[in-house]
Amino acid sequence: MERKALIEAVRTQMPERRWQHTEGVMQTSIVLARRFGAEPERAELAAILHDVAKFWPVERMREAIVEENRYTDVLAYDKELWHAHAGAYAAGRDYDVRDPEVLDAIRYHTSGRERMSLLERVVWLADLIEPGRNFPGVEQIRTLAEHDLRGALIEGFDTTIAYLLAKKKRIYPLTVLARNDLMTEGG
Ligand SMILES: Nc1ncnc2c1ncn2[C@@H]1O[C@H](COP(=O)(O)OP(=O)(O)O)[C@@H](O)[C@H]1O
Repeated sequence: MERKALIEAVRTQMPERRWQHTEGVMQTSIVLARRFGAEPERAELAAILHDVAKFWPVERMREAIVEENRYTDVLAYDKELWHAHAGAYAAGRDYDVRDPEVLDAIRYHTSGRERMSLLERVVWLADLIEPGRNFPGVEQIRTLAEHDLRGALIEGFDTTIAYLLAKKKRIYPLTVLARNDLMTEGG
């Protein structure tokens, strides 16, 4: 699908406020991709589609995850995590995205995972620090993201995990694995 048509198609899937978030993720993904050597076009494509399933009814998300039958473990965890998998499924099926790295950047944009690709890192971080985000600690992550991708990701995962702990939420283990993997990566 051509870029402009894709943007219009995705925009109609969500309220204006969430679309503004998506625009922020698009913008930040391009900046981070250029800064750290990823391909800006692929980062932007993943960003456009990352929340495409965010407003699907829960049952539709569940059906997509069951039909895909690859990551059904996520169904035992918070529903907030489901839209990322359902979104990757929709991107492939409804929006003709064939690039597996773009699909994985959509799929892991909420949880992260071990051995994240550069594109996955860029989109995960962009989702966290786009200009519309405002949570304690975001400025520190933005500052790190100016020069240190890995450091910004570790700080970002720490903040996410601390938030989940403070809220007494269950933690999808892939996020912990993502964080630990980044810590060992630097030696
Ligand atoms: N490992 C996890 N286990 C449970 N919830 C998580 C995990 N990682 C992230 N979340 C939660 O999922 C929610 C949605 O994540 P977010 O990436 O902000 O979504 P969006 O794609 O809408 O920007 C957040 O409240 C976040 O804290």
